[in-house]
Amino acid sequence: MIELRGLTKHYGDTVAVDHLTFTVRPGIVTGFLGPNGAGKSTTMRMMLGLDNPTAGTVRIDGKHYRQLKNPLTYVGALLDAKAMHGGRSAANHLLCLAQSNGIPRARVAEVLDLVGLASVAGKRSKGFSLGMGQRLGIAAALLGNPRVLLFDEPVNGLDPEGIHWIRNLMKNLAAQGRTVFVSSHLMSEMALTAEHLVVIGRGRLLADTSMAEFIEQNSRSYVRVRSPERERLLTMLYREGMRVFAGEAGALEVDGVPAERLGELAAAERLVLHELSPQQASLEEAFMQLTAGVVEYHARNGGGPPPTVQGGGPVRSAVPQGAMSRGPAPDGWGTDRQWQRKRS
Ligand SMILES: Nc1ncnc2c1ncn2[C@@H]1O[C@H](COP(=O)(O)OP(=O)(O)OP(=O)(O)O)[C@@H](O)[C@H]1O
Repeated sequence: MIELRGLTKHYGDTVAVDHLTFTVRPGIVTGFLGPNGAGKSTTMRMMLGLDNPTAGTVRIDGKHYRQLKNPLTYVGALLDAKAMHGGRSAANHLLCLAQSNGIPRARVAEVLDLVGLASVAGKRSKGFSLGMGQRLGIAAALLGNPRVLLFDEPVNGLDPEGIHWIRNLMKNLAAQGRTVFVSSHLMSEMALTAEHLVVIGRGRLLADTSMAEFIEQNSRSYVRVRSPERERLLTMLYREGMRVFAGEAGALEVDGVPAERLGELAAAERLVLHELSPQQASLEEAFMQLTAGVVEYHARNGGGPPPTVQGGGPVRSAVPQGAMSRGPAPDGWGTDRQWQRKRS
């Protein structure tokens, strides 16, 4: 278990981490999300005693990292895969770590085999590809068979097979009762791996919740409905007082009504439907929605006009009364103001 209480880090005038309080529990993979510069790496460095907090505490199984004897047997971490002595062979690199932490040398061959690097054990790591370096970093994290594992961007540089492998590895480690805390910018990957999420923005805690709740609370669910008789469908939806948005390819998106009710209404009107499908936003949409106001670094759109809804675009005129376009798709980390207004 990892416990943070009021954890704070200032670099001069920059507040990198701002009174973070949360607990990372064993038995599940906890994802750590935040826009660039949110303070994720700084938080992880403080967990490992590599940076001193300005205020607050972080404890690993009740102890400060520096109080741990043979720390690699308590905590394994992959922070910066390139931060290793490139002149040493993979096996030697691990052997040095094992010797300084009282870990039997036989464990070196075991972890090299586990990460798929047994055949290059004698090769110098400076010749390694990014993906191989990442695997070696993971081998080092696993070396001491630790109860707590921290991974900062573990899938960086890995090929699809490697990504699949690390996803299963993290889930298996958690299933064995270990504490697994992982940061990633790959939302689709995080959605497949993590059960619980901690989200920060500008150093502050924005969410500490299960994946399912996070998506439900920070995104919109709706029903997509398509009919060859779109105008009749719209008239019916408006008559029923429903909130309707223009979707892709002539579809309509209806908020706050179950698909069953829409189907029954359409049947009563003898209205043909070509689609009636409940939709739930992705983790990426939920993340962008939550962090829209705390993004440190905004990308420009290349000076062009803002993007429109995929395949759709504003069709307000074709959608009378209660219906409206969802407007531009989120820009960079999300500026879908219309959506925000609608939700508030
Ligand atoms: N050694 C340092 N000296 C000064 N400022 C720093 C230092 N390390 C981090 N910062 C600043 O602290 C803030 C948080 O940075 P950090 O690297 O922890 O964010 P992050 O969430 O890991 O970002 P990314 O997703 O881009 O890796 C940023 O504003 C960064 O510029």
